Amino acid sequence: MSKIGVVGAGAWGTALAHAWSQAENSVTLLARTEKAAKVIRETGMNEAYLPGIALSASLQTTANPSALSSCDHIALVTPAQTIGEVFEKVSLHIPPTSQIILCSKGINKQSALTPWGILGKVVDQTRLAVLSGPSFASDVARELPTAITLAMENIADAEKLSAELSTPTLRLYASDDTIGVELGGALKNVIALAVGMARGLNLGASAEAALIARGFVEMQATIVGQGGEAQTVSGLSGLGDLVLTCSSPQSRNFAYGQAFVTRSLTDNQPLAEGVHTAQRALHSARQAGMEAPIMEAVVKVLDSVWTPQEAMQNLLARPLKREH
Ligand SMILES: NC(=O)C1=CN([C@@H]2O[C@H](COP(=O)(O)OP(=O)(O)OC[C@H]3O[C@@H](n4cnc5c(N)ncnc54)[C@H](OP(=O)(O)O)[C@@H]3O)[C@@H](O)[C@H]2O)C=CC1
Ligand SMILES: O=C(CO)COP(=O)(O)O
Repeated sequence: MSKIGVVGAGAWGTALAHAWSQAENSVTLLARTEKAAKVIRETGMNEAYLPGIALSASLQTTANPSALSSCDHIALVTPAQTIGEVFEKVSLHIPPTSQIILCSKGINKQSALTPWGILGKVVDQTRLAVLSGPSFASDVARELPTAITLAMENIADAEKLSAELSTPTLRLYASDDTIGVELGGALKNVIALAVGMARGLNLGASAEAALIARGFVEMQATIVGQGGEAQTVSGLSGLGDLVLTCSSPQSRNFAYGQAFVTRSLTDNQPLAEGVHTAQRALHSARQAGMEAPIMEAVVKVLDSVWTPQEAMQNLLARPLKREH
């Protein structure tokens, strides 16, 4: 039995906390406010983020970060743009020997750093792990079969932690490609925005498949250029998550792309990490020597430089070239 602290009581944090708690670990879920923690404690549900799912009876929910002080592992599960400030708030309570599991998928707008880049400046990197792969929170919370990747610098550490955090339905594969795993999760969101826009424009399933395949090429060149491994991009955290996120309006990034085109974005639009990451993703692609026309189209549409229609026309008008 492990003692696990989960920071962030949104959809993904709650789903992971529930799954780990059901697997007989001692789990503390840290909400941002006591009001949110109290609702979860009193109803046994997180209706705001995981409606209709009865949470594990042994899950402890609080807003007091001192509850983290006895945990062996701390999962940080808030949006990528918040990781620095969130860690600062809780760091005093994190035991110096605990492992820190980064679960966010994005790149910081200001610093251009991933969560690993941010935490790696203040924590010994051998304590850090990245958890990423195809996993909708509601699937994990309903204990449907899921397989994702856990990466650490040292593969033996990754194998040990993967075994500890796997459950009968949540299967963790170990990796030592921390860059590849983390960037896969960040970049697939940008491609999912493009595919969602194609859906909004009713371009058809063939166009969506083309965007997924060419988006994969952009992801692979970018990730390899940044020091990740091509094999990782073909795995769960790259191709696996790309396929999941690009094939279902259940994905918030896909849904955002679609709603952008149909002008149905709302004030309460759920988190779409790709919107905040697109510019930095494009920059990383360019650094890696990749033209990345799909990422460029997403950035230009989000910045209102092109309409979604113009973006798709411009993609089609690009000079013909060899596939590889
Ligand atoms: N949902 C999913 O299926 C998956 C999500 N992820 C990744 O996990 C990360 C979190 O996503 P998810 O849980 O879905 O997001 P949600 O929008 O569902 O929840 C975000 C949570 O973070 C909290 N939060 C937001 N800003 C801050 C802040 N500045 N300080 C403290 N807490 C804050 C929110 O608190 P409050 O309610 O008070 O605003 C909320 O509890 C993202 O990077 C996402 O890509 C990864 C895999 C699957
Ligand atoms: O990362 C996810 C699934 O693996 C969740 O995707 P969205 O954030 O687009 O909903």
